[in-house]
Amino acid sequence: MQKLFEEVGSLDARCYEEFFLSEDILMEHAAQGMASYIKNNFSNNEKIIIAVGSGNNGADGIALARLLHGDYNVSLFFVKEPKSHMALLQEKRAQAINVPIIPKLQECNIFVDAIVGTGFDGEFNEKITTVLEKMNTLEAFKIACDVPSGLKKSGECAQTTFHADTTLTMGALKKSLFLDEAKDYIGKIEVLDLGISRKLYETQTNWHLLDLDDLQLPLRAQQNSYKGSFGHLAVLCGEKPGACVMSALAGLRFGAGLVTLVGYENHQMLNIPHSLMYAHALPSNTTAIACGMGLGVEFSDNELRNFLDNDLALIIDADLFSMEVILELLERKNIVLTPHPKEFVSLLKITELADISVEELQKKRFFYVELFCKAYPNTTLLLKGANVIIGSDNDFFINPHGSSKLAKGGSGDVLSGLIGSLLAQGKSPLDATIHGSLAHTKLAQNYTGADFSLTPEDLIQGIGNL
Ligand SMILES: NC(=O)C1=CN([C@@H]2O[C@H](COP(=O)(O)OP(=O)(O)OC[C@H]3O[C@@H](n4cnc5c(N)ncnc54)[C@H](O)[C@@H]3O)[C@@H](O)[C@H]2O)[C@@H](O)CC1
Ligand SMILES: [K+]
Repeated sequence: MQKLFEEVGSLDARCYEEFFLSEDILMEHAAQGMASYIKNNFSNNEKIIIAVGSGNNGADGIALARLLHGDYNVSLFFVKEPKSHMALLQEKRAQAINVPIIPKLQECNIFVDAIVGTGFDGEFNEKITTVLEKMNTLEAFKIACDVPSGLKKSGECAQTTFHADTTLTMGALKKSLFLDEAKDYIGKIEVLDLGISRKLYETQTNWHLLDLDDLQLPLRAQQNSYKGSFGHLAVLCGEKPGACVMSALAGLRFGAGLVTLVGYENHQMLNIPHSLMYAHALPSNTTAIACGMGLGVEFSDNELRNFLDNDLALIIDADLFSMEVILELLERKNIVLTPHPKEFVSLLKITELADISVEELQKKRFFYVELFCKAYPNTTLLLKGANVIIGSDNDFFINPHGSSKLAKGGSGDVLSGLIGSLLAQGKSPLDATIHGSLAHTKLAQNYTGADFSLTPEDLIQGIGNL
């Protein structure tokens, strides 16, 4: 798990004031970190071009050129003339050792984007946009200095944004790198130290980035056990039973001792897999309920109230987000909500927290997750997306390990089953959500077929090899 920060300006300021480090020292380490990355990964006959802008991001780039010059064939390309105090100083140092400057872009093996970093806002003018478009077509290995140029503090991206293969980011991870919109631009991310260890540079934060290594599987340490030892998941089965069957099968595979579909249908008609049970009422030993997937209009609000009139752990998805009964369910403890953006917009509206479009939500995902969790601190929220956000009370986590492989009907039903299974096995709502989500993304990563071909059945099948 790694810490995430809204901004790092205050962390830099702490280095100056509390650790007596200067801006020059911090920048030298930033540049040195980038130089080490290049030296560790590329041989010294590679041709390197560093495109620089007028602020301190550009200054980082000029310092990098100075560090590589002599060992590598490196040139600077000034997209804007140096303006900040540090950029002017770095320019003087680079000039003193005759670092080559090129007047326009050329092909190269390694390209470093140091046009703008955390100081960027608004949009680029036409001239810079044209340069960026050309940069994006280069065949070189592309490195972004700190953040890809065009990525804003909010995580939104300029119309033309640099497409990095790797982003070498300074000091600590910024939240903005993990807004869904940024996912196609950042490439792989590495954090560079700025003159003190990252642990000392970082301060307290309530936002964290999940690593796949954080995944805890529901392994069975206790041998003296029976099926009831591992909980009983009840999946409410509505109009589209396929969704519930996938959820239930995922729950069974992920360790729940018993899984029952609960609904009004004659189960003979449903042709459900033999490993699942079917009942018209909640089994008395139910330990968790999954509800909402494929629900359709099968149950009235009142009928749902009957099923949910208990204090069992509950995971809610899909159709339930637009039903009135949701307002009562939000008062429960032990509840997990897993909406996709459209469903979350509907939830925000029903709860009268906000009336926004999906586009607005996507631009401010962090903000709206915080808003919801503040209003409903007893719930655990998982907002689906390219980068999943999980929030509970004042703790927030981003799972960036998902991929477009998961963009398929039924993926979400499997996720509900995984989380429901962990709830049934006694995990807390937050732990069940974190580990269910990590398992879900790891299943997609483990899948070796073509990225367009992953099905919910493949996910379920992969659970045994997690
Ligand atoms: N402050 C520090 O201690 C450190 C800063 N570092 C670097 O400094 C960067 C931040 O530097 P700055 O605050 O100078 O900001 P940037 O260099 O990221 O951006 C500011 C520059 O971008 C230009 N700019 C802003 N919006 C623009 C737009 N729409 N179109 C064209 N140009 C635009 C401004 O005119 C200004 O010259 C970080 O991203 C990082 O790379 C690192 O060296 C680490 C240490
Ligand atoms: K940059």
